[in-house]
Amino acid sequence: MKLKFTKMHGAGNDFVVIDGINQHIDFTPAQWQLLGDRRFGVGADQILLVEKPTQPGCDFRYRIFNADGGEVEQCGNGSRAFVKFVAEKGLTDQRSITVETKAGIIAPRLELDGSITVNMGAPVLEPARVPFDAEGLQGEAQAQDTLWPLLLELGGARETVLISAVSMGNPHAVQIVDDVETAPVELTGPLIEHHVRFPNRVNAGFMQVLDRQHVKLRVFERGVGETLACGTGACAAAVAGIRRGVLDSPVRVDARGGQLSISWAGEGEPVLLTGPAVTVFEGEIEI
Ligand SMILES: N[C@@H](CCC[C@H](N)C(=O)O)C(=O)O
Repeated sequence: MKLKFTKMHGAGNDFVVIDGINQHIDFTPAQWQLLGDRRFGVGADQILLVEKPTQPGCDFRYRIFNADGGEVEQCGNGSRAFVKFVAEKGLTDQRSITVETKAGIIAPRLELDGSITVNMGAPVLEPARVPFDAEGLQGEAQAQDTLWPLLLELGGARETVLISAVSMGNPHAVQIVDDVETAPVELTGPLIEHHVRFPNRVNAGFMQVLDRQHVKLRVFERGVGETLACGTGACAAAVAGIRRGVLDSPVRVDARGGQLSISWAGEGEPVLLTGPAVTVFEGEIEI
């Protein structure tokens, strides 16, 4: 079939966005992978599929596929691209929409100045629901039992890093580092992603605290590798830093591809993610 798509990005985290309402889409993991492939396909960190909702009260269903072809629960930067896409394609005339995802309902809003804020819902901090296997580990009291020692095996060497386990619908392991530029993201990112204590794998965040409302962040994403920005990763990092007592809301997050802003009022409250979404080009591919 000839597939129509739109290439978009949010702070450099890039997407192939597909209208699955006016096109019949039933792809295999290999086809999702091909769309994400930067040499043989279009190229993207994630492929986002817009569908009709299955739940009452929702405007759309939002499905997310990582570049490795796997379907995942949530994507923060993608949700901003999503609301811009449905507006630009005339699929809705509402600026605030309610969107069904694998991880629950989110509410993105397209502001008149073009910025987008998304209510990402409340973070999940109970280890079993991240999911993170904390069995037999001693948590640190300062983060109310969500700061954990994670043992990494690097060849013959062993190293323990302290991580916060946070779910924003998708799982994140956030650690604080002295300098994100020299942090071993490429080396330890894959070890954390596939760590046995994360049964669904995990996104690995490396955060440098600049001041109480400003951090730098790099994320080695599950199913992709390092991306230029990760929206849910930024939410998880801000939540982890606030719970550890080193950050205050709102937090400005500098990623390699741009800036995001995160607000969180604390336990049980939703996380608000603000940032850009940009349309790059429209295309068609035989698939
Ligand atoms: N880039 C995303 C996260 C996409 C999904 C992630 N790789 C996962 O597997 O959970 C974001 O902006 O949140």
